[in-house]
Amino acid sequence: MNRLEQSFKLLNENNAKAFVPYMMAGDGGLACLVERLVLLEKFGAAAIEVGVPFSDPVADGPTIQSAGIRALENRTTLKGIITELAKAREVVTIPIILMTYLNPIYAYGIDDFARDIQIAGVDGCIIPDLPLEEEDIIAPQLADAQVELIRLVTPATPLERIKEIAGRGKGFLYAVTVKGITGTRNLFDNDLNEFLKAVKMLSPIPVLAGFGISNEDQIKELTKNCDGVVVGSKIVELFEKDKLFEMEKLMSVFKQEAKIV
Ligand SMILES: O=P(O)(O)OC[C@@H](O)[C@@H](O)c1c[nH]c2ccccc12
Repeated sequence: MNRLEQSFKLLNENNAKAFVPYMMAGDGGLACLVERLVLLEKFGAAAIEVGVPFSDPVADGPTIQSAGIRALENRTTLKGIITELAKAREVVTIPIILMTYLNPIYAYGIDDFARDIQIAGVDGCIIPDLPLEEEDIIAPQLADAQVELIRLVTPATPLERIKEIAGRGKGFLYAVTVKGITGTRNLFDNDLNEFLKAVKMLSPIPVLAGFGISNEDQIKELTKNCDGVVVGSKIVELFEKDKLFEMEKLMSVFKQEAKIV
């Protein structure tokens, strides 16, 4: 069993939900990446999604776009990130998921990428611009490297396709909550709960909701119908403003529930 499967098994046994923060590698300098990962684990992350900065982040809203620009200005490279993640593996025990668009992988070399992230102890990979029909260019290499390809579905994905996508993965299924880009939102569509219920029913693997989530109320509401959340833009913003106390509080949303019981 790999690290991702183990983590979800443990959460399940404890009837707990997953809080998965996203952070942009190289924002604040690559030198603080390991330190930030350690902090996120300490704050209760079930896993961490690490973003690779890219010049054309088509799925990202302003907060993550800006973080990506800052990281690129800091001369962050995919190679540099993988080197830091290998160091992180010595001190971080939770799963690490790398989120990158396909182009940086392609430039790096697909075989080299799969091998190097395996050696660095990366557990999963999110490639948002890789459609199901094209995944054969990298899925076999990732499978050989025992890195889970984390696939996404959105409210625009037909049910049949959700079933097909969910059936392929082993780590978790990423249910995108909006028809749009990343970034905090105050309101979600009324039929979001129905969408999450449907995804949950169709998916043999855990389902995490992500996009637009930034506060406790949203997290509690959404996790009634799924196994956890991914929070990106809010975490990126709190790191940038150095509001670590607020971050710890947000990330303890599930712990507080445990205390009441
Ligand atoms: O920032 P948000 O709205 O909280 O959304 C999560 C998100 O940041 C993270 O999972 C992510 C960042 N960039 C992405 C691109 C595609 C899919 C997912 C992502």
